[in-house]
Amino acid sequence: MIHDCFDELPSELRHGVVSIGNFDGVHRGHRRLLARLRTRAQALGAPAIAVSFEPHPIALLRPQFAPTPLVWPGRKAELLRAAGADGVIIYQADHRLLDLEARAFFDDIIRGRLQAVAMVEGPNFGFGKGRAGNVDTLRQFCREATMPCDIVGLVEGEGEAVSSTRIRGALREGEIEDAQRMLGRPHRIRGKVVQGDQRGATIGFPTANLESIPVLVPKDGVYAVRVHVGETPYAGACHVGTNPTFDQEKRKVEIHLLDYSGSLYGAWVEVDFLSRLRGTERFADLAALKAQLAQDVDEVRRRVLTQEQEQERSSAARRAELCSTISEWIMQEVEPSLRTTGGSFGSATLQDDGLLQLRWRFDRTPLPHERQTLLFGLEQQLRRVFPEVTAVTSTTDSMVST
Ligand SMILES: Cc1cc2nc3c(=O)[nH]c(=O)nc-3n(C[C@H](O)[C@H](O)[C@H](O)COP(=O)(O)O)c2cc1C
Ligand SMILES: Nc1ncnc2c1ncn2[C@@H]1O[C@H](COP(=O)(O)OP(=O)(O)OP(=O)(O)O)[C@@H](O)[C@H]1O
Repeated sequence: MIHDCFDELPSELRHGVVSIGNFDGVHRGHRRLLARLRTRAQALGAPAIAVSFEPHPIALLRPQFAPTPLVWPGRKAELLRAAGADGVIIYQADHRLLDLEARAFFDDIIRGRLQAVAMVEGPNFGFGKGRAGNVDTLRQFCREATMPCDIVGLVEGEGEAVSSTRIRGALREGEIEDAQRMLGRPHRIRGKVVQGDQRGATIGFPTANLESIPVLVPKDGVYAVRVHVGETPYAGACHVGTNPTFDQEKRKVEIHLLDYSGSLYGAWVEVDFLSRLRGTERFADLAALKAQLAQDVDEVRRRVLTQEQEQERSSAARRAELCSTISEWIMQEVEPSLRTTGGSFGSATLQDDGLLQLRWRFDRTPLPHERQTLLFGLEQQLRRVFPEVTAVTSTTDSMVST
């Protein structure tokens, strides 16, 4: 459920485990937080609620520094839900909210409106006027209110915390792959196809010109992209920038879709930036431009193919990440009671079809009902908490000395 204010919150969005943040981009750091939000919510039998702001509070406080967002609000909500939130509140920030001191923010919003039962944040969380409240303040307020407060570890990339600010910086520099590593997926823009100068078709490379783009467009240059037209993806060569060859100063975003024929005027398309080919150049004549465009298209074909192979590899990495979250959950939720019966958790592996294989160690032969609990009780719980898990197998290794 998505809700856009704190007034009259429906009951599904109250009494939840809450995470608050801008969540711009819903990057890998945010997703670790949301995974914890979900496990904590599940343990407490409460909904997992993500609260975000639109526009970014800086847009109200210091508009000249307002960052261009990485995602549009609808996509942010979609990504937050896919990462584990049952409910998403996208609050239209106003001065009244931003003027609340940390104490008042906690009392009025977190306890008052949201009626939160627990909080989950990252170590660099800030709240209240001027971000005066930090995780220590939050921990203290939660302790006083006897509610759990989980602070997850920072997700880092190249030795530095992944953050929305860093991702914006990478995109502005054209470092598409760096942005993709931090996001855990390609950067996506959306825009409406409008009429260009109609020159593209005459040189054999028709282009869809995009306008009304609500998110950050990477640095000027040429990129291999994937264009989503409705449900169908197409490989594309995207040019961002002016047309110096034709002495045109207007900065445009135009895409030549490979293997596509037909009109796109008026359609909204979504575009994933996969990799950067080169900067914009001034060509001596039309023939030189056409020759370069043909090379660009060949290069796009090659790179899109490579990207698809890499995607296969990165889905293996995502599975490994999920597997470590599951292991953490088992250690927290199952291991303590298992220890009293002489058992302990061994390892977990997750296959691409969602089959989770668990290994347990027992210092004696487990009793039938203990096996039963491990196999069935836990399987049901795991499938509820981690919907990616479709089935569970358990192997018990008995360390019995004979
Ligand atoms: C993949 C690609 C790369 C491009 N690279 C350049 C470039 O380096 N320099 C340039 O002046 N124009 C470049 N263009 C822009 C073309 O000049 C432009 O597509 C053409 O002028 C058609 O414009 P129109 O869509 O407004 O009709 C590129 C276009 C595409 C699709
Ligand atoms: N790399 C990270 N690892 C874990 N948690 C993170 C990470 N980055 C942010 N968080 C947490 O996610 C929540 C929302 O963070 P928010 O989106 O405001 O920060 P951010 O991504 O660092 O953005 P910005 O660069 O704009 O500060 C906070 O609790 C924050 O501590």
